[in-house]
Amino acid sequence: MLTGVTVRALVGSADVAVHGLTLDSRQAQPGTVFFALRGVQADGHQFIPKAVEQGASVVVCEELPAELADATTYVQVASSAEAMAHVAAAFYGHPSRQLKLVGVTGTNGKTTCATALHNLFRELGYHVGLLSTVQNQIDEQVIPTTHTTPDAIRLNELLARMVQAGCTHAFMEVSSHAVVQHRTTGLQFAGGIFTNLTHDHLDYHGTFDNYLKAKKGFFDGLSKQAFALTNADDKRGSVMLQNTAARRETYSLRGPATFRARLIENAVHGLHLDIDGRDVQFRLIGVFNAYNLLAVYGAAVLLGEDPTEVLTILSGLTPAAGRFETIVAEKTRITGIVDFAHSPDALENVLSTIADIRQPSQQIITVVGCGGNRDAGKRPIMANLACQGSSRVVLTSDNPRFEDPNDILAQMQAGVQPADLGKVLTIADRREAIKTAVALAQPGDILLVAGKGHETYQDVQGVKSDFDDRQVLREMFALLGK
Ligand SMILES: CC(=O)N[C@H]1[C@@H](OP(=O)(O)OP(=O)(O)OC[C@H]2O[C@@H](n3ccc(=O)[nH]c3=O)[C@H](O)[C@@H]2O)O[C@H](CO)[C@@H](O)[C@@H]1O[C@H](C)C(=O)N[C@@H](C)C(=O)N[C@H](CCC(=O)O)C(=O)O
Ligand SMILES: Nc1ncnc2c1ncn2[C@@H]1O[C@H](COP(=O)(O)OP(=O)(O)OP(=O)(O)O)[C@@H](O)[C@H]1O
Ligand SMILES: N[C@H](CCC[C@H](N)C(=O)O)C(=O)O
Ligand SMILES: [Mg+2]
Repeated sequence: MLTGVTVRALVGSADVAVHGLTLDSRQAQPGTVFFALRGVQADGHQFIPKAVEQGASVVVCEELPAELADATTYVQVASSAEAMAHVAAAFYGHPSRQLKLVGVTGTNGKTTCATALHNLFRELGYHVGLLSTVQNQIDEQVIPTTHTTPDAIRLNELLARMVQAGCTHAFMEVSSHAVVQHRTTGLQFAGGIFTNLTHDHLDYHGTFDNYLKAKKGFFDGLSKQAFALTNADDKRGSVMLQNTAARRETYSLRGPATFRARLIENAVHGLHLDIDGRDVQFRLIGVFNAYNLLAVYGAAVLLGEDPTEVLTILSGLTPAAGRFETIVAEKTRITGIVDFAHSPDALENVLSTIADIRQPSQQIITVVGCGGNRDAGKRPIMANLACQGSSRVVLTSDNPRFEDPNDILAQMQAGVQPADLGKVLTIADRREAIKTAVALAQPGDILLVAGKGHETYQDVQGVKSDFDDRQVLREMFALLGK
């Protein structure tokens, strides 16, 4: 199980029967391996005594504790997180080697692409796994998720379940946190896709350059048997593949690339594109989705699928939950749009898409907030973008987590230009904010509720209460007789 791991010291027997792995001392028990990880909040090394007390058979750590228990095996490694990924892959029988596993990375579009690939390959007749922000899936079986990319133990366990269920393919999101924390280390990928890189997660990575390096780290780790498919139109598209051993492939809407598309029309009923000389109508809306569709098409072709068959299926695909999901009020025909835009680029794209498809008589009203304990730099920018793209804006809470919602809102308000102050309302209670926006909307208007998309909860002080933008929007349309 330690193959691929740089072992610095081994104390105790190497011949231990192990039937479980954990990164949480509270889950440790006889027969388990406990990995002491250095985290953001705490250092897992401080929980080694607790794990041993609970009976952990093996402890994997970067520093040996001062007191060693006789019955426990200690493995000192250079990086506990990296070791955990290798051990997890081995423990679950290297499931990634038995799948065609494709990872999608980038600031925006990961869920959209991974979900579309899952649905496409299901329709092509395969058994398929999915690991995404919205949910994990084995064919149509839904397995709830807590992360965009699970930790290495859970990840390999899920991949093993996919293999057991007969899956031939799996599509997953690879977040920048996942790369830095070695959640995907030791996996064998058949391919990687890069969508785009814009402002997000600088709270965690510190600088944009570190964020870029994290994403690039995924491509640096691909093998030469894999493909690396990048967005040639993104400023960072080529740097992503600079040091990869994988086969380099590109997609573009603007210039030469392995996979090329030309935008014919971006309309309210969907996109009309020319892809590699084929004229295709899609149900997804917005130029950003032209990129997502092209990436998905390219990956499918690189996996050996027939281009015409792929495009036929893609043309019928609907968006992932909470991505440009529309809810139309019965009487007034107000169009509610619930979208997971929680970064400046996503918000700008969604608003410019709405601007492209709206009639001149339709006003755009936007409800938006920013998450707590996340990149604060996004807050003023997102508030300003909301103002630039809308006639009225209601600033509200997203998931405040452990921050004071009013502090977050004050930081958002700082981004509102004096000329726009008149169009902005600030209502911390998200339900009230949506209600107010619905009340403000005139028949036929467009009401964007951004930031939470598919989420069915609101996280306040670590407590997740039921909250679903789509449901609240429907409720308010009914309540206000819209
Ligand atoms: C910032 C971040 O990535 N945090 C992740 C990290 O937690 P942490 O570093 O805070 O852990 P910690 O609390 O300091 O504890 C350190 C270690 O001690 C252990 N511990 C702790 C207490 C105890 O009693 N015993 C014990 O053993 C913990 O299990 C942990 O291994 O490791 C944990 C275990 O894997 C993750 O659950 C946790 O995700 C938190 C919940 C999170 O919110 N992560 C977000 C930011 C995230 O990962 N997001 C990306 C997507 C971002 C995107 O949109 O692109 C994702 O992939 O989901
Ligand atoms: N290719 C794209 N370029 C820019 N914006 C996009 C793109 N695709 C989707 N978006 C916008 O970003 C939002 C999030 O999309 P999606 O959930 O697919 O991204 P993600 O990368 O999975 O996000 P997360 O990092 O939270 O997992 C969408 O609701 C939409 O507003
Ligand atoms: N995966 C992203 C999702 C953010 C969604 C937004 N609603 C928020 O809570 O900030 C994150 O964890 O940063
Ligand atoms: Mg996602």
